[in-house]
Amino acid sequence: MTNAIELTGMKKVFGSHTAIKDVTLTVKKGEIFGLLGPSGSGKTTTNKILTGELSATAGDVKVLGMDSTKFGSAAFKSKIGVLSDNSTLYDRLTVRDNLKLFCKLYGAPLKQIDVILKEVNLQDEGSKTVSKLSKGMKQRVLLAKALIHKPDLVFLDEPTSALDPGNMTHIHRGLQRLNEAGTTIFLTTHNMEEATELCDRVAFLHNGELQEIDSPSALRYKYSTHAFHVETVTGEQLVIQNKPENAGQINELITTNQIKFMHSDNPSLGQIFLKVTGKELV
Ligand SMILES: Nc1ncnc2c1ncn2[C@@H]1O[C@H](COP(=O)(O)OP(=O)(O)OP(=O)(O)O)[C@@H](O)[C@H]1O
Repeated sequence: MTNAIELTGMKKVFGSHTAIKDVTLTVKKGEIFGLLGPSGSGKTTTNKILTGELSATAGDVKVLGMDSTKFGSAAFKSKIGVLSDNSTLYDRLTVRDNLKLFCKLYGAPLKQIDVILKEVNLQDEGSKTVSKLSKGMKQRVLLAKALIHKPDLVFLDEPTSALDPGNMTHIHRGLQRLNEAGTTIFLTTHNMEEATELCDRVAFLHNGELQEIDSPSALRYKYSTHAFHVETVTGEQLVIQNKPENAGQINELITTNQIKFMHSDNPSLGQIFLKVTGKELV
C-alpha cells in the first residue's frame, strides 16, 4: 500500500446543504499534505469523514487501506492520531496523568510521555493541572495526545492556531521530524505560511470542491507571471520578463550599478487561492 488516503467522489450532505461536493484525492504515504480553505469550505467535515467521526453521503473513502466500515475498529484507531476541534482533555488531571491515560488506551509505553512532552515544548509542565494551562499549552497537550502512540497517519485540524510564533516554530520542527521518521501528516489549515513551509502538496478547498492540488512550489510557479520587478537607483520601476532575449537588459542594469531592488514575481499561496477562487483564505 503506497497511499495513505484514497478518496473517490466523496460527498457530504447536511440536510439541504452539500458541504462536500465531489472530492477525489490521493495522499501518498510519507507525505505532509495540506488541505487549505477558508472558514466553511469543508475542511473539518473532510477530517471528520476521514477519521470516522462522520460518514460520507456518497463516494469511496479509504484510509490506510481500510474502508470506512473499519474506522471504528481498534486496529484503525491505533494507526491514526487526531487533533480536532472536538479533542478533549481531563481538565482536573495533570498533563502527565492525561497522557498516562492515553498511553493505556492506545497501549503505548509510559516512557513515551517524556519524549512527547519535549516534542511539544512542555517538558516542564507535566505536573500542572490542565485547567490551569493557557490555551496554547492546552493545544500542545492535545497534539501530544494525538501523537503519543506513534500513529502512522495523523490528522491535524489547525494545529497551531492558538500558538505564539516561538511555539509554532517548535511544533513545525517537531512535525517535520515526525514526518522524516515516516509519519504521514494530513493538515487542515488556513495559515498559508504554515502550508508553504510544511507541506509537500496542498489542495485548495472552496465551497466543498477541490480547485488545485500540487506542491506549493509548483503552484507558485504556475501562477507566477515569470517577471522580474526592478526599482532602479533613480526610482524607475521596471517589469522585465524572465526570457533569454531580456538577458542583455538585465546584465546592463547590473553592470552599470542601476539596481536598487530586484525581485521575481513569486505569488503566495494566499494570493493564488484568491486568484483561483475569488475568495480570501481567511
Ligand atoms: N453538523 C452539521 N450540520 C449542518 N451543517 C454543517 C455541519 N457541519 C458543518 N456544516 C456546514 O458544512 C460547511 C463546511 O463546514 P466545515 O466545518 O467543514 O468548514 P471548515 O472549512 O472546517 O471551516 P472552519 O475553518 O471555520 O472550521 C459549512 O457550511 C457548515 O455550516
